[in-house]
Amino acid sequence: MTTTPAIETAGLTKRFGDFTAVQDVSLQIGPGEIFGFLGPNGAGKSTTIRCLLDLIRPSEGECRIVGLDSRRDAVEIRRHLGFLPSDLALYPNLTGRETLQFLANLRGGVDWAWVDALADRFDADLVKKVGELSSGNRQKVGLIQAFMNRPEVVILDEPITGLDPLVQLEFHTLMREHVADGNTVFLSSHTLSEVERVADRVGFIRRGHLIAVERMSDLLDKALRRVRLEFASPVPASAFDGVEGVHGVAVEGASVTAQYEGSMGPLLRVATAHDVLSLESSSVDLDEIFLEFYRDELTEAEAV
Ligand SMILES: Nc1ncnc2c1ncn2[C@@H]1O[C@H](COP(=O)(O)OP(=O)(O)OP(=O)(O)O)[C@@H](O)[C@H]1O
Repeated sequence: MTTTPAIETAGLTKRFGDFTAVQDVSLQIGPGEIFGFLGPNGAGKSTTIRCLLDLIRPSEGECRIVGLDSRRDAVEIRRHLGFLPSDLALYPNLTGRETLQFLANLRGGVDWAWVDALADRFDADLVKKVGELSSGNRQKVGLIQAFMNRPEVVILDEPITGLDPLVQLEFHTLMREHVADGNTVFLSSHTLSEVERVADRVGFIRRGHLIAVERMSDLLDKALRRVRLEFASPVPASAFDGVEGVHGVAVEGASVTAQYEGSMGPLLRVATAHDVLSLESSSVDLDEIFLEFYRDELTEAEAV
């Protein structure tokens, strides 16, 4: 049995005049997934999202949401979709509650007890006029409207901007709960570290090309980790020569720092042949992986 993808693009290409913003992007995202869509400024993230939502028309290729065609079934798709744009524009003179009521009237089927529960969780102020809210508090109203009709597919363009860490945590919990019910979240972002705790898979887009799609767990396995070992007496760097997965060994007195990938086992076997006093292993540096994907681009940008 095959499952209909929640979000699908096939050969999606979008040109603006002579400029190709998105080139032949094919993606399949299943129900129950949180998908991180990553890329630097101008990579084509918003253009892809705008095609998915039928806000602009693809030059070539197709987009589907829950099996429905983004162009042909645009009206029907709205019933299945929640969306938070990167440049959220709300009526400044409406309060948060009036804004949500206005949007709920357009969509129908909104459960107000659920909206109040969301507002409570995000500690959102729905009484003040939206124009008087801080940007983070305005963003909370945007998040509530994206989830308020419990849509099967939620598309969020840079949603984390401006949210404080506590709200981010609550937002992550909400996304997890949402996909646990079989729904899907598409999360666009500039950095991997922003989505590392929630995404099941991530796609990397660069200059309009989808350059990689990876499971988050595989990326974590591939990531370099740093380790610092304190020995009772100095151990030469050469002791770690040729140890599987170990790089960048540096010795300072009786301390050794190194980077490793994959299992820590080979490194530990060599270390424990000596008298180890302590060991610290730092968390995975995900931004380093992100930079790996885009390093050429950054180098070229620096050269200009
Ligand atoms: N209407 C348009 N006309 C011409 N070029 C456009 C138009 N919309 C987007 N572009 C160009 O397409 C490219 C991709 O833009 P897009 O907004 O999709 O990038 P992004 O990955 O969302 O970037 P950011 O993270 O900065 O929001 C950019 O070079 C942008 O200038």
